[in-house]
Amino acid sequence: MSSSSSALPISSPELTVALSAVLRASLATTQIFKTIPSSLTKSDKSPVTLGDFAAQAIVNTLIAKYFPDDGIVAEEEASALREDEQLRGKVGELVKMALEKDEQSLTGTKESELPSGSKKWSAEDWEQSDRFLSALDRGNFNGGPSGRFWALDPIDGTKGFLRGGQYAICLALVENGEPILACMACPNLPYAVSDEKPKEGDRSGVRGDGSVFIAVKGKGAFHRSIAPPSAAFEPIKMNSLSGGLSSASFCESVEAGHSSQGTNARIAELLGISSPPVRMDSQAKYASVARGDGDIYLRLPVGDGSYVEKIWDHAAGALLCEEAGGSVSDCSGKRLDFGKGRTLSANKGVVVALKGRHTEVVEAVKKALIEEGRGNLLGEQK
Ligand SMILES: Nc1ncnc2c1ncn2[C@@H]1O[C@H](COP(=O)(O)O)[C@@H](OP(=O)(O)O)[C@H]1O
Ligand SMILES: [Mg+2]
Ligand SMILES: [Mg+2]
Ligand SMILES: [Mg+2]
Repeated sequence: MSSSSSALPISSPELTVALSAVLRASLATTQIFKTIPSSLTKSDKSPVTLGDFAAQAIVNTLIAKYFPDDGIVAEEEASALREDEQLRGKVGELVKMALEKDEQSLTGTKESELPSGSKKWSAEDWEQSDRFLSALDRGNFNGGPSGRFWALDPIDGTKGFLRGGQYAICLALVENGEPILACMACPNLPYAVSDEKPKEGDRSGVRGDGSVFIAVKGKGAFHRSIAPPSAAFEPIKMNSLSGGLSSASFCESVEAGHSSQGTNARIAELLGISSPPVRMDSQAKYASVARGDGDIYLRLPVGDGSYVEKIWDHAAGALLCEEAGGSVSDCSGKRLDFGKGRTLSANKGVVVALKGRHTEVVEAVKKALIEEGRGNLLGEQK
C-alpha cells in the first residue's frame, strides 16, 4: 500500500481533504456537545442544531475549496439561518474557529501535502454570512447514477447528540452510484478498548479519545483515535464469527421510530442469538460492526415501510463495513443503490453482516417479515 502522506495509510487527495473536513467539523460539534444544545424543528418534525449547520458549512467549505466541481448531497440547508441573525452569528463563529485550526496539529498532515485549492481561503471571508450560508447550501445536489459527488451527514444521530448519546460526522465520495471513499468521525465512540463509553447524557464526552474511521474501495478500512494527530491509522476487520451466528451480537437504533426493534428480536431468535441488542445512535453502528465491537447491524423499516432512507445516512458506513469484510444490503438482500438521487428509493431497510454469513441473516430477515405479514417490503423477491 502506498503511503506518500505522513498521516494516512492510503495516498489520496480526496481522503486527505475528507479527513481534514470531518475533524474540523468535529471540533465544532464537540464544543457544542458540552452544553445541552438547543434545537430547531424541521418541516419533517426532525431536529437540527447549530452543530449540524456548522459541521455542514465546514465540510462543504473545504470540498468547495479543493474540489470545486464536485456536487454535494448533504442533509441540511441554510434557510433557518437566513431568518435568525443570532443563530447565524453563533454558527459563523464555530465555522471560523474550526477552519482556522492549524492543519498539522489537527490531522497530522502538513499543509503542503494538501492538494492545491481553487483559491486561497481566508478565515475572515467565512465570517461574512453570505459566503458561509452559500457554502451550506452547496449541499443541495441531487446525486444520480453517473459521475461523482459527495454525500454528507454533518451530524448523523442528531437525536443522540441532543440526548448525550452517540453521533457521527459522515462523509463519503460516491462514484457511479457506489461509495468509493468514506471518512467518519465518532467523537463519542472511545478508541481505546479500555475506555468506557460515557453514560448517556454525560456531556463531558468520551473518556479518552473518540474514533475516526476511513475506507477506500478496494484498499481497506482503518481507524485511529481522533487525537492526537500523530496517532497512526490501524486496519480494521469484522469479527470472523468462528463461534457461529448464535454467538453474534447485533446492534440497532436507540430510536424505536427509526427501525423495527420487534422484528429484530424475532430475527435474533431465528438465528439463535440470545444476547440483547446493543442500541446506539447514528452510523457509529456501522463503524462498531466494522471494527468488531458488534457483528450484525439491522435496520428494518417500521410499519408499512413508507419511510425512504437517505443516502447520507448510509454511504460512509456501508463502505466501512464492506472494506472490513462485510456485506451490506437491504432487507431482500439487494445491494444499496446510491445512484437513485438523494434517497435510497430502490431499497427497503438495511442488513449488515460478515460476507460469509450475510445470506443466512437475510434469510432470517425475510422469514421474520413474512411472518409479520410485511413480505411486501421484500419487493419482487418475496
Ligand atoms: N422513520 C425513520 N426510519 C428510519 N430512519 C429514520 C426515520 N426518521 C429519521 N430517520 C433517520 O435516522 C437517522 C438516525 O439514525 P439512528 O436512528 O440510527 O441514529 C436520522 O439521521 P439524522 O440524525 O442525521 O437526522 C434520520 O435521517
Ligand atoms: Mg436529521
Ligand atoms: Mg443522519
Ligand atoms: Mg444528520
